[in-house]
Amino acid sequence: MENNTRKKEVKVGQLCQLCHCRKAVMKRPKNLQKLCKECFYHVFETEIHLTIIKEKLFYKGETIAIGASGGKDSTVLASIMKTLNERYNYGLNLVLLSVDEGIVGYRDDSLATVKRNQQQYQMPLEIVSYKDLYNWTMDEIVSCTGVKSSCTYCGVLRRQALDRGAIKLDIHHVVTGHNADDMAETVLMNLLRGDAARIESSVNVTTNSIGSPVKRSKPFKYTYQKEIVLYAHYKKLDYFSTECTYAPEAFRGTARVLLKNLESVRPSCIIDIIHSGGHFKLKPKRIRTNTPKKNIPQNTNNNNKNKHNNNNNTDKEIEIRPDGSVSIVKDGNRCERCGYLSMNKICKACILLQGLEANRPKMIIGESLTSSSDGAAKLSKTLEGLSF
Ligand SMILES: Nc1ncnc2c1ncn2[C@@H]1O[C@H](COP(=O)(O)OP(=O)(O)OP(=O)(O)O)[C@@H](O)[C@H]1O
Repeated sequence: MENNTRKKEVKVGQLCQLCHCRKAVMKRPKNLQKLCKECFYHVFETEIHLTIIKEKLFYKGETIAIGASGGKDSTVLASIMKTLNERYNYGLNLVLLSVDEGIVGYRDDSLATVKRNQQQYQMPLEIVSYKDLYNWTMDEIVSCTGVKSSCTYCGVLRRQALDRGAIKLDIHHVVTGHNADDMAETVLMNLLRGDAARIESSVNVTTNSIGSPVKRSKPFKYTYQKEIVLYAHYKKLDYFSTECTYAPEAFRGTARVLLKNLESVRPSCIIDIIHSGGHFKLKPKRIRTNTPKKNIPQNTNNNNKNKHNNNNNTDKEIEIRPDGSVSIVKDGNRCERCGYLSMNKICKACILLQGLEANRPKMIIGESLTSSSDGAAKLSKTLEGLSF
């Protein structure tokens, strides 16, 4: 009996440093605090709630689309949004929104996870596909362009696809599972590339493409990747863990490794990098423009959300880009090709698609050379000689 009691005793050093009564089962990645499961859930969920409140992300009655890829980040996001919405009575209507990029053996499997999540969280689900929107799947695009530029295409097309999906549902706010690590990586990438103009905006918790009625928020701005994985693991959430078939953007991969090394020496560096990014200010730049002097905006700070009414024409606005350049934006501008909202004559997605269309005939020749259509890898080998 005495022996049994002794076995169950927990040394003080092994106790949770928050509740001081339960056994610690983990060292919290963010600050190395020893915690029990219950206290970890509590701090993890509360920090996200505080971000939502401090940043005033939502209003009561708002409908929010959760960008759901089936991966760990967006699965935890869906679970947390449901938990916090109920616990703190946010009054939100939550909808899952998925983009099917058309990547055989990857996205089809992860979408199966999202469909299960739909049942588990009892949320409506909308799926929009590249094939329907653009008449291209990502597999076809990679066949045409090669793997190297796949992230560039996918990023532009997915961004617009999420917007279009939201608009289809009459939703004006999308939340994504981008986390603190993603943000710190982006700051590092921009810093290492000398892209100073993008540093500040890369840590914005809410962003808005110019001309788009849909805003995007990142409730996980301060949430560490490792903690998301731990939360998903302890809560036994149903998520899809395979990496995209097309390797992540090479330079982001380098920034990721660098960040992981820094994190192992100093865990707070992820938050510190985000903090530094948010306080990074460029020197005001002199604006070179042909616009008559009286229309040049006086405020030259680098906030890309800044818009100024042009005195001469009320349906036009001057927008100052983060790099200090100025463009005239017409209200409700639409892409001449697809009709989607765009600040340019042709939207970014259409510029990419036009290039692809020009290459389609070559691709069809390539397809006839291969006996199988199972994904891009095979086809891209056949087409290696065809540059675009
Ligand atoms: N196909 C998709 N459909 C809907 N939302 C997506 C899709 N892909 C990415 N997102 C959104 O963008 C966020 C960041 O995507 P990213 O490609 O960086 O994947 P990730 O960091 O592996 O996230 P996850 O673990 O959620 O897949 C995701 O958390 C999700 O909210």
